[in-house]
Amino acid sequence: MPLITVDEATQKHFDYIIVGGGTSGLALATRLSENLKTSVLVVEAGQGHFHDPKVDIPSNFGSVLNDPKYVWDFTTTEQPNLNGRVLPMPRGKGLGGSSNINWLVWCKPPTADIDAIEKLGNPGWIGGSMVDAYPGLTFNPEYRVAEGSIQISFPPQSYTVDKVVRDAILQIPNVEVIGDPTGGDISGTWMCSANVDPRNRERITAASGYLLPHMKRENLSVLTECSACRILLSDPQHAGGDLTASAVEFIYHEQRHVVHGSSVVLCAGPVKSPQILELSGVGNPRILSDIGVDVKIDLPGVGENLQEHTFLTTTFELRPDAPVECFDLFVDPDHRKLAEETYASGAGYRMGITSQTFIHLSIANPAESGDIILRAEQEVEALKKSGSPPAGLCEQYDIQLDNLKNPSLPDQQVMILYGSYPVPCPEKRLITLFGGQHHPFSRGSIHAMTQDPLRHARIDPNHISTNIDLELSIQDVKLMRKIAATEPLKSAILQEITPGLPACVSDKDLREWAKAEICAMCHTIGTCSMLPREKNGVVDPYLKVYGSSNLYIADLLIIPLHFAAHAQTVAYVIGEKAADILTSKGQE
Ligand SMILES: Cc1cc2nc3c(=O)[nH]c(=O)nc-3n(C[C@H](O)[C@H](O)[C@H](O)COP(=O)(O)OP(=O)(O)OC[C@H]3O[C@@H](n4cnc5c(N)ncnc54)[C@H](O)[C@@H]3O)c2cc1C
Repeated sequence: MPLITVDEATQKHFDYIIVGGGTSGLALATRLSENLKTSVLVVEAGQGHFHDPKVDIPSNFGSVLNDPKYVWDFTTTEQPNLNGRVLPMPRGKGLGGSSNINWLVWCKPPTADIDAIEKLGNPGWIGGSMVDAYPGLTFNPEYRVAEGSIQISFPPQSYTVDKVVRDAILQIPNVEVIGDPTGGDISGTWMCSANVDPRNRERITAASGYLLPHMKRENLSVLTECSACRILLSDPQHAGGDLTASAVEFIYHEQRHVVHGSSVVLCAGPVKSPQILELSGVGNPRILSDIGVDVKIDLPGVGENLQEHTFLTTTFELRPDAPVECFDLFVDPDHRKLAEETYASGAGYRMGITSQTFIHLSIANPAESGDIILRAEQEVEALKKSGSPPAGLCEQYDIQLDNLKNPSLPDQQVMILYGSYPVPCPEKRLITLFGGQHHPFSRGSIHAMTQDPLRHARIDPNHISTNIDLELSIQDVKLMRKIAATEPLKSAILQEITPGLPACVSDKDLREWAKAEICAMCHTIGTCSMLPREKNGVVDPYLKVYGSSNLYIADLLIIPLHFAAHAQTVAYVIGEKAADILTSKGQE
């Protein structure tokens, strides 16, 4: 049983201390501890959540989002370009992290997006093979069951309305059905695969997929309810070269403790990881000085380059005779009972999001795409001339502009939710279309505000701080409206509820509505980017923090440029790849 006490942990010395037992952290811990001579400690702030129906039953997704037992209650700063709104930023807390609370959508990013990571100075992060290199993360039509991996399956039933929406989408020229969205090509419309175990229809998380099958490994230790505060680094005055991480300080039941290790890997997610680095003296000297922390490693990229997927929703009321089984019915006790009985019988129950469409702007809106791309180029050119973009950002923008012109790389996503969002409305028959943006030009930041590790950092995603991001967002609304106005969906719809016709028609109306409605998808990346140091990088392609000899970062926040896919697959791949990197390093 890897769960150990604080007293046991503080008396030992570990080969690796992994801070954060979430999606990447548990994949990494499990892989590293395959070598029984390697001792691994995971330090996780939350609880275990083993065999918890709130996590395991897929259709419970969304139900714990306000429960601090499962979720960090992060919020953003007031967002000036979204009418000063403060947005919630939930993240999973406890073993499994965000894999416990996510919406179970499983897909693989397009190859071009992953290639862009390599182009930015990261040899070895090769696109096409990135996910395929890890068979435990690849969909297998025969549902091969491999110990210690994530099982992926398609939902047991699709919704009747799925076909209606899909048939409408397929009327758009050049949109095709994709049979296997895990194959690396997600440009088209597809039935959504999910991290649901086909044997028992339970959600597979980083905890149940990676950790639980290895609970007897004696070299794998896990501390829960221990919140890491900082990493203890050698003194720069005496180090002479790269600094050495020797220990992690954490809080358990209001007391501070220290655990020692030969290497430390940060996997505490995009919000907490930069905060822990700053409290350890790693970051921008100006920011560290503001909070009274001595500089150990001068790394201005810490907490910067934040990128996030944003989305807008449009809701439509269906005709009384239209086919729809909606989530809102879950508030009806009889429907809920029937759903639970169906689930308990082993027949499964609809797990959540079933249909997805990813398409390029030129397919969604051929009439306007050329002009929009031109305006994007002009905006980037003006930014370059202003001299204000931080080091390395223009290179990212150039890749983004190239990608915006690549019709095989999707920028827009439409996802269907059967019901009203975010508040249920069971008395009406509603469907909500989600329109998502995948390649934002806006960049934000996350920084510690005080030396108190338990006080949340200042989270400023700086959403929609470029005109092009607002423009692309309203293109999502136009696409969703186009789908709704196409047969056979058109005949099923009684009226548009949001944005609402005829009040919101012009681009000007849509921009104002978007500012009041845009939300974030919880796919934050970039806050400790894997980039060359002079381009605001924090880690090198071997995941090592610049200026350190044994401090690593291995979760989503190392990804320097956003990709068109939901994020969990990449988080798992980072954990797996980090294990490969650290293991081969050990063999050198
Ligand atoms: C509501 C929601 C819905 C989502 N839906 C989808 C989806 O449908 N499909 C998809 O692909 N992706 C989805 N995602 C995104 C995806 O789940 C995450 O991007 C991914 O799981 C993040 O993995 P991670 O390892 O970077 O972080 P996490 O899994 O969040 O792990 C970070 C871990 O670190 C721990 N931690 C934090 N601070 C400390 C500290 N100081 N000390 C110790 N431990 C600490 C946390 O408690 C957590 O366990 C969703 C995310 C959310 C939040």
